[in-house]
Amino acid sequence: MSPQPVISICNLDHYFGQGQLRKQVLFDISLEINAGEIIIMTGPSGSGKTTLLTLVGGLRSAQSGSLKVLGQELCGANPTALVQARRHNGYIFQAHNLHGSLTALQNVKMGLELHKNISLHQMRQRSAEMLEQVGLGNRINYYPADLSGGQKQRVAIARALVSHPKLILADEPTAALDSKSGREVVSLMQTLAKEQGCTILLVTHDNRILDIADRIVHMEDGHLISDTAKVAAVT
Ligand SMILES: Nc1ncnc2c1ncn2[C@@H]1O[C@H](COP(=O)(O)OP(=O)(O)OP(=O)(O)O)[C@@H](O)[C@H]1O
Repeated sequence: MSPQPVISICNLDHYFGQGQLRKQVLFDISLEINAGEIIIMTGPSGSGKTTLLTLVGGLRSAQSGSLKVLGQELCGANPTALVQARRHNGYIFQAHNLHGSLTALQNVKMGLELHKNISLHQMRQRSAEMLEQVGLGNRINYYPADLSGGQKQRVAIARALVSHPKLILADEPTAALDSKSGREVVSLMQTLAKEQGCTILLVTHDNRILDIADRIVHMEDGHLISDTAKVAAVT
């Protein structure tokens, strides 16, 4: 049986602006991503990577073509359906977006707060375990200001993964990090996602992390121009 795609995009176009200012930024995008795959999206600035990522994440509404995420059509979906769709995803951004007034543990716990069937005690326990898994078991009560850039990004990863989402969307997760921390952060994402069977769609300009991908999708001027599977290294 062939695997069910987690993301299925067919002939997707996207426009910004209205009337004379209307500008097409995505052109006829078609792409299928299967469960458990790590896909890296590359391309020059302005080529449409973030726009595509935000459409897949239900952060803006898709206008034309078809975009199915976890079997749900997001093209033409109403705002309530988009809010619902966002709950299935974990998000990791360049600026980790942690709340400065909350500890690492409280930040991670926020990743569970939409999941009403979990008790407060379980939330605390799962968040602490997740921080342990990202190597911050001894920092759970630290505030973001007292953590390094790499540690903050690891808290953001813990927050994204604590609810075991089927899909992780990451936009330039290493951009604010030095090369060693960047590498550690993506290796950690890779290990945890493989453990959880989660799919990752990651946008990056960072060529040093391309090897964690199962496939690399390249965008230029709003077009998807190549989709390359990683060739297994010959030993
Ligand atoms: N909210 C918006 N309103 C109008 N135009 C936008 C908006 N967001 C993006 N664009 C335009 O859409 C095009 C694609 O932008 P996008 O941010 O998706 O590119 P990108 O490949 O992610 O770039 P970068 O690597 O610099 O982040 C660009 O021409 C950009 O100017």
